[in-house]
Amino acid sequence: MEAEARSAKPRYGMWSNTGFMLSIAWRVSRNVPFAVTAMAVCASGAAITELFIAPVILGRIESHASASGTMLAIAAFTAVLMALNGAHEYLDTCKVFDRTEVRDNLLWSIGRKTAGTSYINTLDPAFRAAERKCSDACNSNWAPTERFWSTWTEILTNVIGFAVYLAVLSGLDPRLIAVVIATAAASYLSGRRINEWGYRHREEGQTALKRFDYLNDLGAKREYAKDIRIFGLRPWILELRAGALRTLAAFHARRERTTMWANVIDVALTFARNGVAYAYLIWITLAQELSASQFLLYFTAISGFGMWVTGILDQFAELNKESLELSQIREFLDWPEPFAFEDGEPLQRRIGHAYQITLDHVSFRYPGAGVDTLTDVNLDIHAGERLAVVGLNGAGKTTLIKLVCGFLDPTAGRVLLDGEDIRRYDRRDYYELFAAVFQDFSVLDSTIAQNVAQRFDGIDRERVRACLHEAGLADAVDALPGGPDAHIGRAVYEDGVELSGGQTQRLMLARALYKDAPILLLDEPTAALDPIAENDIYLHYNRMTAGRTSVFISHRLASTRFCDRIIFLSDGRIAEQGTHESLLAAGGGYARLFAVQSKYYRDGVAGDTGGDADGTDAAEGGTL
Ligand SMILES: Nc1ncnc2c1ncn2[C@@H]1O[C@H](COP(=O)(O)OP(=O)(O)OP(=O)(O)O)[C@@H](O)[C@H]1O
Repeated sequence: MEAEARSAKPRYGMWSNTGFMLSIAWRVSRNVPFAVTAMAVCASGAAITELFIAPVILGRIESHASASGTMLAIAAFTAVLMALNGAHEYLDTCKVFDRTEVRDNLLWSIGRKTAGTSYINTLDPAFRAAERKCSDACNSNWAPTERFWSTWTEILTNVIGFAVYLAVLSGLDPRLIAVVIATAAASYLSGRRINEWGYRHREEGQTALKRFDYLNDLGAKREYAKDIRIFGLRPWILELRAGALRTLAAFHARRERTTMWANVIDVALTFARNGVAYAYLIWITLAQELSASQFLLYFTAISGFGMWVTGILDQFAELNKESLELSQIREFLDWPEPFAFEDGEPLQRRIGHAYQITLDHVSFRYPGAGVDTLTDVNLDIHAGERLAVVGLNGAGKTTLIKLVCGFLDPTAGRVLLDGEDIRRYDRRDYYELFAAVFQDFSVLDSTIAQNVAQRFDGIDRERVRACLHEAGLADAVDALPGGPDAHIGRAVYEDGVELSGGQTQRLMLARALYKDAPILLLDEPTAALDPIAENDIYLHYNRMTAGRTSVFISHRLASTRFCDRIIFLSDGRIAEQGTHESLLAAGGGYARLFAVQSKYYRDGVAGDTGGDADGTDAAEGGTL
């Protein structure tokens, strides 16, 4: 709804957006407005020169002027035309990069907004849709944010041409000029209906195209290759693709039908305009005995005059469309930030300080959801405590972690850092207190060392090595050509290494350790690890978390035993809390889940591998 409201009523108008673009150009590339004006002068100058060539030459022939003078006039006209067209071409090809810089600047602003916005915005479908539209409006040299300058060139060209032609025609009956303007305006209006149709059905056309492109690309996507083959998805995808193509073709056919009628109207109006104009010209030529050169000048000027009028109207309509896109970009850049950033209180990280975090009557509901994910949660995460969070799928564990680290703000209640509401602080300063391993990874295509240190320069290589070692990845990295300087990922580097799921998870753990933050958040950090690697992490867990506050989510209940406290989430509430032993003794939900997990180990595997009879070996237990 919000997205619709945004596109329906632009907040910024055409003139405001022109000012906005000029201000960016002024900062980034001052040549742009000058090139726009110069190109308009060249283009209109060339058209005006062409208007005069034939009548002037004909006039000289009529008046029996000297042949050499006529040749000189032709040479002069040719030189002027060459100079104007040459200058126009030069500006058009050599100054295009200046315009691209302005567009890049916008793209950069959009990227900065997206990467830095309050995390909750990234969950908002309206925000994501707006971001996509903004990126589309900047994605090529033909995108509206770059075409905008060409449109202004066209407008200025047409305005100059209009003024000069009007001056030429001023000696004729003003009613003729009125007829030319009126028919040109009528042509424009019928053309505008087409544009409006296109604009109104833009989403429909884009959706049909997107669906077709998606299905068209599907077969080539590597991540689908296995499923397509094993499940025999080919006929299904081809059928869907054929359906999408039919929808797209039907949309194009409708558009073409609408366009055809506008073209018919345009031809009829042009025919009427030219008929009236030429009849009038022939009449005054006969009545007032106009010379052939004057007749030719008026004749050419009348045909061209209508073009300038439609040119001005068309280009303003074009500018209006581009302005809508620019308004969307500006509205996106203005998108409200629920979190405080630079406007918040700075938060200095205190070296050696163990922070306490409190959830005070915290409830949280995702935007658009019908029920709360967390309800009235009260929790003190004590300074230096190792807290484990367990619960069934969807119990709200990850949501709890996101509230703790300030990705989400409670819909009711408060999150406190050492007793102070975190909403008062610059949220980016607050993030500095955390290192985390989340369930979804973000590995950049760069070197292993850079991924661990999350920087390009100034990497502490000794620390990278120590963290890789702690995360159990040092041996695998040493075996790679280049070691920590080996590239990972194939999107950028053809020789990039592809890490396995477990190795990537260890890399993420090494990254979290490198940050050396006072609070460590681990959301199922061992889900992709083999049992030996997992056990290794557990053995090192005390060392990893020494001097830090940590929150550890795991589905493997036995793995939480080495935490100081376990909270068991159920239906968005803390149902039970205590140590592993006290929770087992209490015989509640945690104990029941633990019994289910350890059953298979007691009945089989654990017995075979020598696990404890009570099923409390660190490596035991399946996942919930
Ligand atoms: N972005 C979102 N928008 C709407 N609902 C969400 C969103 N993210 C999570 N939820 C819902 O919130 C509930 C809790 O999700 P959460 O990821 O916190 O659970 P979890 O305990 O970590 O689950 P799991 O063990 O599967 O990782 C789920 O019902 C989920 O559908």
